Amino acid sequence: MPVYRFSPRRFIRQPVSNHSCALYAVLRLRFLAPSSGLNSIVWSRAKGRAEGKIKSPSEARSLELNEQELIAHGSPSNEGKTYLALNARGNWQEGEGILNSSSRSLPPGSTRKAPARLSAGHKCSGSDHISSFFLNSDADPFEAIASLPRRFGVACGAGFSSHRRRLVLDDIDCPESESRHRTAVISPAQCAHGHLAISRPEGNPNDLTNINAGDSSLPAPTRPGHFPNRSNRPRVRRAAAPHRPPPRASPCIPGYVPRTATLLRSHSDTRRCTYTEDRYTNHPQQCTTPAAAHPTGQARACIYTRGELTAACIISTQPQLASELIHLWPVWHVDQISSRTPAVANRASENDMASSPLVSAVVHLVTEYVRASDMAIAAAVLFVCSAIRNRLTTPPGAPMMWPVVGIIPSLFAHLDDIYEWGTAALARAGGTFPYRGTWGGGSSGVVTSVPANVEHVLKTNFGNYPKGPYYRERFVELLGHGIFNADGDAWRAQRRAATAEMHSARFLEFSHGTIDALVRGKLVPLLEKISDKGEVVDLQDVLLRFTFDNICAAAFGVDAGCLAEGLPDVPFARAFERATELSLARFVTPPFVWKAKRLLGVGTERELVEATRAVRGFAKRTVAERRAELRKTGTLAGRCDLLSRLMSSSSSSSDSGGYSDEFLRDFCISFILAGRDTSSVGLAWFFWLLASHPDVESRVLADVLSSGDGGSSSMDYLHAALTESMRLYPPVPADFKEALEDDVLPDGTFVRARQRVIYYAYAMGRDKSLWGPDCLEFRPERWLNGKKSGAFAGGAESPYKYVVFNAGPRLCVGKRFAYAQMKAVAAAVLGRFRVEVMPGQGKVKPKLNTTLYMRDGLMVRFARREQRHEPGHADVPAAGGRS
Ligand code: HEM
Repeated sequence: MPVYRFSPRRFIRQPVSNHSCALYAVLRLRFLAPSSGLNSIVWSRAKGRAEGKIKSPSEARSLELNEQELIAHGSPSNEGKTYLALNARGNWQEGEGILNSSSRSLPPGSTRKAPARLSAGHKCSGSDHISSFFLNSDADPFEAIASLPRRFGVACGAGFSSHRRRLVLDDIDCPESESRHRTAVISPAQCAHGHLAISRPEGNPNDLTNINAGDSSLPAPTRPGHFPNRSNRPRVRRAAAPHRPPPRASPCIPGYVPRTATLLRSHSDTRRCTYTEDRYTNHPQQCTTPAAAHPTGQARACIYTRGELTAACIISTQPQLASELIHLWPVWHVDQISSRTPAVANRASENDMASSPLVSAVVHLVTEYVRASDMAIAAAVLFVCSAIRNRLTTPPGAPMMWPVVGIIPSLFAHLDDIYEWGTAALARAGGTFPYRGTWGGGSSGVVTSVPANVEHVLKTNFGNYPKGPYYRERFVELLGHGIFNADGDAWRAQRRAATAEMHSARFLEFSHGTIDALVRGKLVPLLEKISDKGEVVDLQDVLLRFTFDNICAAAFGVDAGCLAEGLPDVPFARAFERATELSLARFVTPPFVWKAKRLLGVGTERELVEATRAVRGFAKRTVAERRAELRKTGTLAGRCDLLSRLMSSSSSSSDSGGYSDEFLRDFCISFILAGRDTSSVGLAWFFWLLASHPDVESRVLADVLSSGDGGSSSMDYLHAALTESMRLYPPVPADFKEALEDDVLPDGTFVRARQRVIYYAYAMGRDKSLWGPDCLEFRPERWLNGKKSGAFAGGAESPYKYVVFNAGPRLCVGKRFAYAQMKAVAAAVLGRFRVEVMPGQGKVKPKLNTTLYMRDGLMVRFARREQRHEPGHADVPAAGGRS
């Protein structure tokens, strides 16, 4: 028995693999194959004629036939080739459309209108079984099966795609001839114009040679219309089912390998059919649900459902039996059988569930509309359109915005040098370019390095550019509603409190004290030990520990203990770092991913919850303890840290209820986040630059040594060197604000509401137009006022050109504090040690982060200076009054 596998997509895939070029394959399939490679007869309903080319190895002929001729025509070159058609009454009529030497005349009553349906019949070598047929869009496959002539013993292998209007039966495994046959295609273009084509692929001329409807060995139908036609046959309706006897189930017939193409019918009203591939093999358990069997047991009918489709097939080794079964069990019973057969009924109900509009739309889309070639074409078109649009709408030199993934591929391609790449792209694009993240990622906006734009965002139109919900929702677990994460009144209240406290003489004195104590009491002794042992350490790590301890002391008045003997692992510091990292990871993760993870409490989101719990737990305990101390002693006068200052100021304020514990917690955590790594990272780059600029180092050293009054000297050159170092390596390399409403930037760039404006401090510091042709040089002198014998003149620079500390109303509150820290550490270290950057580290590279960490740290050795330079008197110089 012939075995069929019906898989149109294989027809597509094959050339793809052959040519390994999807686009080429698509073009070839779509445009070349039908015209150059197929034999076809096309019936035009409009013209009432059939036209076509018959190609055979020996001859190529064009034919123009009317129906009569089409049916009666004999072509020696096509001898033995048979095409079958359904007649106008809907019956399959043997001898219709025959193109063979026998030139059969029209059967009686065959003067008809154009055939409503055509079919192509093929048979395997040596067999007289018609193995496949095709239907046009009007054909109801179930009716068609029922109307098959008796001698078409096996009625399997039909398919129809309503969308493409193309029928393909591919790869018939024929056990009798042990060959594979490729069969016909009805090309979409022809069908779309109301034509039906019967065709076959070129290259397999032998496929059809044995088809011969006029084969005398086949029993001829007794009379036309021998099989039930539309008028005398029951319609395919559920209502008709009760007249029919219930089908008898039978086990699968052993020996069958029903890898059949099957007829399918949609449950929906559109009489849409599609194909499926029956994967059921010889295994009885996997057999399709038996729906009916011939009394002899030698033929059976099966139905099964898949998705919204019901499939039916009739299988028999003996055509006669199969044909009889067709009449015993008309296919219109399928619906009824489905409801009576439990297995099928269950599947049907599953299908009902699955056939929600969305699911069925997806199923429909995938099965009917999506092909590899379509995808290839779509991708190619999308790409080309996107490239054109990109070129038309973005400044020349701006990075490519890819379809779907936006700027992401470009970012990935430049992960290693992302800051340099961004700088170059901005320079090429004239200072501003638009960007877009992945679809569904919600990130889009513009990147700019134009000071006028920055000023507009940070000051002129400040009200339109808050931190925004995009930022807030990513940091809310860690920061709550702290100053760093707040907008509007909440931000204003904290800003007022922070400015008042941090700029108070008392806090300044306290902070200098804590810095000095930390430098002299912990940092210097630690470095001395390291130096004595000749150890190599990661300077960036040491500095991070320093600033973490320092900011904890300033904000909470507690010693975090990071610089303690042996550089221990401090859980609070570790948790803080982890919580920051994981919150930042949300910026580069599609929201639906991290939100789903958060909902389920899995992966990084679970880690984030644990880390923030540790951080917030620490803050909560500290605030509670301080509150208890205040209650107990009635005053916190002895303490000058921010927490104590805020707590006592609010408790003494009569008109306000004071700051809540939550406010205080959020406030302090924000401060730690803001100040824990920025200064240390700035210092690390500074030391690295000094190592390669000995002239600057000696001038800094001279400045430190000359500051000999223990505090009044401002150490202008050191101040300028630090400023210059942060110009080239800004600790916060880029920052952004989110537009509330549509806006136009001063350079004419349009910003849509909810888009972000990223201002790129890293690129701005390296912009020739802002800093001159030597912008890449480390030259602290550019910050000094020559006329005033080297005094720091940085204040003359526009803060919107040097946005290292932000600018406008949200200028960094800790700027003075940061300079104080940095200058104290730089002076103390440089006064005592030569910092030798270890060779072999390669190029020190920045890490992709919101803070410009060195990716692999900075490995150094400390060598004591031969003549120890103690700056000033006994004190480490205090930071001068520059800001
Ligand atoms: C070299 C060191 C530092 C640099 C480069 C720096 C830079 C910045 C930048 C760029 C911002 C704006 C952030 C934004 O709005 O998104 C900022 C804000 C802030 N910084 Fe700093 N910072 C440094 C050190 C510090 C220190 C040590 C502290 C704390 C003592 C601190 C406290 C703050 C606070 C509280 C804000 C929020 C201000 C607001 O939103 O109103 N910063 N800083």
